[in-house]
Amino acid sequence: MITVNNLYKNYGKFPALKGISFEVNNGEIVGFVGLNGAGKSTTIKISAGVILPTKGDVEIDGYSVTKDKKKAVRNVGWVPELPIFEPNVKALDYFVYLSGYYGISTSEARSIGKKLFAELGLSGWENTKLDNFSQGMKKRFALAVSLVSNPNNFLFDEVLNGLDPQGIQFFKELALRLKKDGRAILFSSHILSEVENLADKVVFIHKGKIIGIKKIEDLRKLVTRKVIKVVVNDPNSALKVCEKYGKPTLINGEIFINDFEGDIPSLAVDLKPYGVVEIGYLRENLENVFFQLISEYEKTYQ
Ligand SMILES: Nc1ncnc2c1ncn2[C@@H]1O[C@H](COP(=O)(O)OP(=O)(O)OP(=O)(O)O)[C@@H](O)[C@H]1O
Repeated sequence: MITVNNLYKNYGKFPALKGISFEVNNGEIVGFVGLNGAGKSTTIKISAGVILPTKGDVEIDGYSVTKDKKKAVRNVGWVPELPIFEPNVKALDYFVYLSGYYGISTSEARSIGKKLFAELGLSGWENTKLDNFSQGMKKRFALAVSLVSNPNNFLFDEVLNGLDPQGIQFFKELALRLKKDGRAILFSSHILSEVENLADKVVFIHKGKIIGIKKIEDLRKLVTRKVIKVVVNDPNSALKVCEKYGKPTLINGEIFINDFEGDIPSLAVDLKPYGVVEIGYLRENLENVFFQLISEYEKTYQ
């Protein structure tokens, strides 16, 4: 379990994190979503014990990353946003070297490494220098490294970036397998459709603050909510007709009917006198929810 507790991080005078808290429970996949510079990587690096917070803490299975770092990070697998490895070392040799940090013997590490390389589609690349790996292959290698100590907790920072569709599929299957095993998984991603598919919970971060934590069931309720968008030449007069079909609101000359009941062809007939331009379902997606949360935050804090 990963517990982020009132975390602050200043880079010089710049406050990158302003007191954030959330949890990743065992058996839970949590999507971490925010714009560029929101503070995702900073949170993940602190949780991996790579940088220190200014204030607050992260606990990994109850161990503090600041006070009990050795025990805390032993149980966490981390894939950095931009993995940096020794470029001139052969991939499997480097894997064995990194495994040494976890007290794994050379022979055991070679055998685990070969198995993980095969699972991650890197078979045949064991003796290639990491410098000659593509970005996606480096991500696959980083994933293999994160799995070496078989940890209970995972921090995946933009792991889908640079992966091809096969790599993305592998990652999804891996994350679901780890979840089934009761591990805690935090993954940041800009690919919101993948977050929607994979996460049990989504934590939204903006300008170093958490602006929303939503369970995927609640997000799904939002995304499947029946909203009809109506564009007509005379929207003010058309509003009355729309009231028969649900709860209409007029926004920028367009009518949005919430809780729509009835059928679109009948609505189209009723609206004919007002000059119909467009009628259709509006599918809310995670992106809309995200931008809604950001606009609420900006209205409150500007
Ligand atoms: N080492 C550093 N020194 C100074 N400022 C930093 C440093 N690392 C990050 N920042 C700043 O802190 C803020 C948060 O950065 P962070 O990398 O955590 O964001 P992010 O949400 O991961 O963004 P992205 O999606 O672009 O990777 C940004 O404004 C960034 O410029």
